[in-house]
Amino acid sequence: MILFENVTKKYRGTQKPALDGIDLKIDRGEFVFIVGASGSGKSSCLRLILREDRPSSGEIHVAGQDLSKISSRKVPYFRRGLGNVFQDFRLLANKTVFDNVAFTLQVIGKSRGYIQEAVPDTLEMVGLSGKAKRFPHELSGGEQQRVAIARAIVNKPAILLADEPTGNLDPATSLGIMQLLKAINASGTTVVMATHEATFVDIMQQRVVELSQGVVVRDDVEGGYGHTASIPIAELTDTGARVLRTTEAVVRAALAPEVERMREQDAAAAEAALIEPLPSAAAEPVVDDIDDPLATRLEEPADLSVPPPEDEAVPGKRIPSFLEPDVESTVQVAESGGFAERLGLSDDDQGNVGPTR
Ligand SMILES: Nc1ncnc2c1ncn2[C@@H]1O[C@H](COP(=O)(O)OP(=O)(O)OP(=O)(O)O)[C@@H](O)[C@H]1O
Repeated sequence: MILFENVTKKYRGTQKPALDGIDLKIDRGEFVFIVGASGSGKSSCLRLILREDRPSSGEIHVAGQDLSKISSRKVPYFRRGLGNVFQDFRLLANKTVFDNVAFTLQVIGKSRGYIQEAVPDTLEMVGLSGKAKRFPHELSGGEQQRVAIARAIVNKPAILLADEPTGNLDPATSLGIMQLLKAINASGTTVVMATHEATFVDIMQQRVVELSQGVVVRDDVEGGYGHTASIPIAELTDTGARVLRTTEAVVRAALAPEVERMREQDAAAAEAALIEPLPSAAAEPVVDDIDDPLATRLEEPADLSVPPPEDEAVPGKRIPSFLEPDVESTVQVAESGGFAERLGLSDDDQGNVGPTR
């Protein structure tokens, strides 16, 4: 689905390459974290996938296409197969939630009927059904990011790229966004996320690719954040450490209930039925303060270790069927630069806003 072959990116006027001989293969249906210190090359990597930039050398293939062979004119069409989420949301300030999401579909010429069905379904999926008529400044940061995610997935992208999507959000809100990304991935969408959020990366137990000075220094199938973890545990007070452990337990139960279940089964086997089992952490209601319909959907997650077969829905999921990845777009419209093109669309007269809170 994404293939980097000996990719080097050297920016004009710089001594050291931002990316130096990167080999990377990401398969369809994977959830991959790209981690690393500031300046290690994470964003450069995502920009190359999105064809916002070209490598200095090496080859990049995305969704079956050799990016060096896509002409600039065709780039917006290529980007329609990719959803893109940013740290600063980039919503259109003068459009409602509904219109922000519909915008993606309008630009590529989807019918009114399709838009009227697809937008509410997508808003429901991201937990914003009741907020379709609001404007971005009337939403919390987490809600704004949900709108941005809805906009990124309404066009059924095969790949969702997220560059620090939780960078402007508090931990509880970030947790809801991570649950959402996990659910989107469970529907078959390949998710590639650049992040500094050590706690979430450790807990999610997905593939982790770590960059250091433009080189891949680690590629773990079920990794954690590694030595770049940002929480200075040694410096915490006893109370701080207790709070961190409690928070981690809650986050673990929410994001990786299957891991919790395995832990419980192991503990139960060890106890050999001599001791009453403790109540399951995964069975407890978690993060009550997040208005997130996905929290219940994720109680019985799909087996995320097995990518879904091509063109086949994951059984049991409650994600609208139109979200099934489908790179092909038969819609042909005139392209122009600007905001929409940055989103993989086209438009040239729209302003955008970052976080409004
Ligand atoms: N347009 C540019 N021109 C020159 N140098 C650049 C440009 N963009 C990035 N760089 C340099 O390339 C290197 C990698 O940058 P990149 O933004 O990819 O890192 P990052 O891991 O995403 O960092 P952060 O976590 O701080 O966002 C850095 O040294 C950066 O200064």
